[in-house]
Amino acid sequence: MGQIVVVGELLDGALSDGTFELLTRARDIASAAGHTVTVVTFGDNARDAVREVDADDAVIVSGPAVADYQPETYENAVLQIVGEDTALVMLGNTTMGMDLGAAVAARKNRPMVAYCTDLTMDGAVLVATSQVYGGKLNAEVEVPLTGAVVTVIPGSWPVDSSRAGSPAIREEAAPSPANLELTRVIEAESGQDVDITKADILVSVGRGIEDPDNLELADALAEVLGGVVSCSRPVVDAGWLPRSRQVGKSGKTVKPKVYLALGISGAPEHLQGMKDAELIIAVNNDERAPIFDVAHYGATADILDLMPALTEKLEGRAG
Ligand SMILES: Cc1cc2nc3c(=O)[nH]c(=O)nc-3n(C[C@H](O)[C@H](O)[C@H](O)COP(=O)(O)OP(=O)(O)OC[C@H]3O[C@@H](n4cnc5c(N)ncnc54)[C@H](O)[C@@H]3O)c2cc1C
Repeated sequence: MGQIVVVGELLDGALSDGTFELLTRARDIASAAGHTVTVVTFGDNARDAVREVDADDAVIVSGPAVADYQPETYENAVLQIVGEDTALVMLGNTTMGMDLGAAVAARKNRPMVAYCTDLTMDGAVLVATSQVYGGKLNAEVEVPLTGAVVTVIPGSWPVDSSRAGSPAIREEAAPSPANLELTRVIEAESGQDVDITKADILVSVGRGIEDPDNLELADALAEVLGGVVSCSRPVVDAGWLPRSRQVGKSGKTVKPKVYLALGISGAPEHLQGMKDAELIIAVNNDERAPIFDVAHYGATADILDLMPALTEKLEGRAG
């Protein structure tokens, strides 16, 4: 019997949804392959977060050295836990997970599969579906259960909050800080903003919004629809909306009931984050925009005209 190690991430003191996704799939693989599940988390306040997760063991790496993510310190901590009996190491395909996963795989001389969107057991073989070429192709690869590392894109599976357990918790002191001097800490984005992954209706705006002042048109439409405003990356890069609203490869993966893509061209990096929405409605003034290839309904129109007209119409209906 071996162990599957899940590296958990905390967000405002709670495990991230992505960690719960990993734990659910880790348990499925562990049951099929006869392994146990160990979750590893960092920070002094992690005990409450792991108390009832569906894992056999929970290791909390504590101490000031792990208060903020530091590649070498975290890497050494995970390497203390990953042993010869480790069948699989699972991390989120997040900023931290991609960095840490690659380092652990290299140090242990084990294979790594990144950008996974699925992991299934085919008999005794674990098969990973991994996005390549920016999400244009899916590759299916067999993952040896002899210590391979996988990183999974958050949002790939539903979060099953019904699963609970009572893991044996042990604390480990963080290994001595790496011989590096911390010169700058980038503060984690506040979790106070709305969570776009939980919204049923997303009014998503792209560069076609043209000016930050026009965002109020999207806000008004979202309000009357009972939805939330999200966006493509250029809108975030311009500083018009926070990164927490970004959909796509370097943003969030969303699967709302309705995704309204307004003035978004449909670049592969954007599609990666929203192509599995239940209903995609695209509006663009360019009839050849690639977003129309994935949209269930589309209209060629100027969004700056359409948004206020639609809001007015819907307000009239609501009244
Ligand atoms: C490593 C990497 C990661 C990336 N990650 C992401 C990511 O997570 N999310 C993401 O979105 N992008 C991401 N990108 C960027 C991506 O490649 C595209 O550049 C981006 O998605 C384009 O955003 P857009 O569609 O808003 O802008 P554009 O491609 O400029 O499209 C704007 C669209 O608006 C239309 N338009 C303009 N004015 C109007 C109007 N008045 N009415 C109607 N339509 C109008 C235009 O016809 C056009 O189709 C990433 C890129 C890289 C290299």
